[in-house]
Amino acid sequence: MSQELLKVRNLTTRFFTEEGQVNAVEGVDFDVRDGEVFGIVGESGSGKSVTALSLIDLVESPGRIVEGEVWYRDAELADEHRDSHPSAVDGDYVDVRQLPEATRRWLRGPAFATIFQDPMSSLNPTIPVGEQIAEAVEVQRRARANPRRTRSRTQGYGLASYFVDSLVPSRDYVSDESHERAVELLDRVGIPDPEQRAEEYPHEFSGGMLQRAMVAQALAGEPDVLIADEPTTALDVTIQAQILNLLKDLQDEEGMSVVLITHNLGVIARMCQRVGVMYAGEVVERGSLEDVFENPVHPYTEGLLGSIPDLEDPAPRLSPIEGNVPSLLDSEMGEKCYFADRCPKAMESCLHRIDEHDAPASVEGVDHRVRCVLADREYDPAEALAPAAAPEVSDD
Ligand SMILES: Nc1ncnc2c1ncn2[C@@H]1O[C@H](COP(=O)(O)OP(=O)(O)OP(=O)(O)O)[C@@H](O)[C@H]1O
Ligand code: NI
Repeated sequence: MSQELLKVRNLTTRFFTEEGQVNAVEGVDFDVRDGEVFGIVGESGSGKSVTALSLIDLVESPGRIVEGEVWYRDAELADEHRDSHPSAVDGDYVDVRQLPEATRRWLRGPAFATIFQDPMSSLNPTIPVGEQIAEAVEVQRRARANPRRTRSRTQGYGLASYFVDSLVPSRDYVSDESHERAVELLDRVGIPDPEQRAEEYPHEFSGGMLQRAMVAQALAGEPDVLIADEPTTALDVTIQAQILNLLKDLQDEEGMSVVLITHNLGVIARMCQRVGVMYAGEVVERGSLEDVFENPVHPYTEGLLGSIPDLEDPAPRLSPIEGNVPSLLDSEMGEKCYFADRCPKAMESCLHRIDEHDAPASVEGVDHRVRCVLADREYDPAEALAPAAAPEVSDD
């Protein structure tokens, strides 16, 4: 079995808004293994994007990661920080959150890269596409040439973060080598006539081609983990399939791990080896695709999949579950299972906070974890809270 590349533990991110504290990501645990696609699925507002931003430390004010660890396997980085930051190192793993700011920034690119739904959030409309990718290559080159060891111990902010942070007039500093690499990357992501296309501006690209360009830009740093947040949602079905195939190929060939966020169950079924289901800021069920999709334990997962989960269906959508996604305002969340109000199997034991459990022995796969009392006990209609869901109780 492949090893964990990322181990996310108790990740907790909140927004401190005028309306109050929003518990967007609450005590989230999951692992991402070498060379796998890990899917995060859930309804709108369940905390998927904030989880992704938290992984790469890009949560913006009024949001803040208040707790948790993001363990990333990098033996070299672990050795570098073992003495200076002992609590941030565990074997070959470093807790990215405890590393110095400059190192964390440095990791964006060679360790973590992101692609989003909207390529224009990553590409500047006023600069030719090839040049932007070349710029990303150049930044990574310079960062690599300038060992982070010295940087992180001496200045706090090194040359690399200087280049990442400043809007350097790119023409002046992108080398021919980086430009060549950019053309190679455009070719790699399936853009025809890459040499020519490199000179064009984003508006001259179609939606699918732009998405490919964004993937090329993300690949510039040869990342270990690609975080893709709804990368194909805005595209039509054919283009969507092409981009997903591209991601799958890249993941196979480059051995990259991918964290894929989507609310399309078809995309999850097609792409992922393992999956985490999010609800109201929590991961309510996680495990292999088969465990979670074929033997779901959490009624929310069951609800999402509908009564007959069919992995062969090309585009199964989330089936609507009655009721609304709960408010994530701390003052309104209460101390019970967040799904209890909508849950057809809610019982009295659901009226307090539920920890993550192993799935029951009857359905247990490897590392199949569930945040539901049903992991530990059978559903008992006599204890049902939701009258509509309770079958008739006999008199005796
Ligand atoms: N800048 C912000 N300020 C306040 N609350 C925020 C902010 N960004 C996100 N949130 C809240 O965090 C929660 C989780 O949002 P998130 O964007 O992670 O959901 P999501 O699962 O990605 O949804 P979608 O499928 O619609 O993208 C939501 O309740 C949202 O309102
Ligand atoms: Ni989102």
